Amino acid sequence: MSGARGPADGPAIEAHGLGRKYRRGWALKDCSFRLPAGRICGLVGPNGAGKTTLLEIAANLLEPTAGTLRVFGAAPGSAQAVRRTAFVAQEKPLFRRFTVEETLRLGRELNPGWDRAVAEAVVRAGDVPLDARIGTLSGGRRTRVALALALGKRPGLLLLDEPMSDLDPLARHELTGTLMAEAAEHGTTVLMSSHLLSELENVCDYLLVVSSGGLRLAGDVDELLAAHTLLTGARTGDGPPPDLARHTVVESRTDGRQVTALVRPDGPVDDAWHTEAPNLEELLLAHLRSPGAPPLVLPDARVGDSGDSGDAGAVAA
Ligand SMILES: Nc1ncnc2c1ncn2[C@@H]1O[C@H](COP(=O)(O)OP(=O)(O)OP(=O)(O)O)[C@@H](O)[C@H]1O
Repeated sequence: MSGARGPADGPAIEAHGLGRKYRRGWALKDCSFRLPAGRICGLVGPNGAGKTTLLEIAANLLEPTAGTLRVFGAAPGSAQAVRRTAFVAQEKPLFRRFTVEETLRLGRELNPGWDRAVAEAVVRAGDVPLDARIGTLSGGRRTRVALALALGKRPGLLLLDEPMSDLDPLARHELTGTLMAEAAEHGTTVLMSSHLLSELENVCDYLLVVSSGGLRLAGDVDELLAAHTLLTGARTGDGPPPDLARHTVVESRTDGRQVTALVRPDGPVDDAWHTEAPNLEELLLAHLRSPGAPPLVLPDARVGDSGDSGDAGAVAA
């Protein structure tokens, strides 16, 4: 049976006040969000922001210190969630002495809903020899085998931790296409961390941005973009023009006499400004450069009342 679920089945992930603390502090803190089923979600944030921590909690590799996370309504460690979730970790922990063929056979034996055709197609597309031992493969080819194993499981939720970082551009393009086609065909929800901001634009329709363990942005990509405007104008005095203050300013930069700002407009923008819609990379870079900007969690990504930290409603501009 396929683990994929449709959007009508409720959220793929729901987190309430989720936190993970280490001796040196919180890796993830008070995270509340909902990832609707069937979305391809980019998980973005600087090094050490808490992305792997979040993915590992969802994959049942790590226990939260605070709060809860549910996968299709079930605890990550439950048989139901385990069957529906696949995780490709940064280190791709495959058995190095196994051949590719033996690895795929193991996938088949461990997963009742195994899709041999899709797993073999992913491996073949990269010209990976079936009789090669995993330990002799390049990092990129090991990634391909790990993705083949994950896709062969036909998961409802696919968790990917920087999956494409060691692939060459052609392989990245080809595997991204495969991933999206699989997700579209089977309604798979994908949550993938990535630092490749420009490539996320063509892949993701949903976004979670974390920084210093906290959630900064969450929601549908088009709605998040529509909530922001890029302003360019001439500096008139010592600071930016006064009417900027009525908007929520994510980032404001001055270069000579020119001011550029990314804002969440609160009402009409003064005609003195040149306005533009930001692209996804501009939106993300501004938020990464300004981790102190007010968070924005769109209604679709907010959790219900129970256990909610309560600030999601307050932060929506
Ligand atoms: N086992 C651990 N013991 C102590 N601290 C840890 C442990 N694992 C993670 N951390 C800390 O938790 C924070 C979040 O780490 P995490 O790996 O989740 O970040 P990340 O966003 O995935 O980073 P990157 O982009 O570099 O992969 C970091 O400050 C990290 O040092």
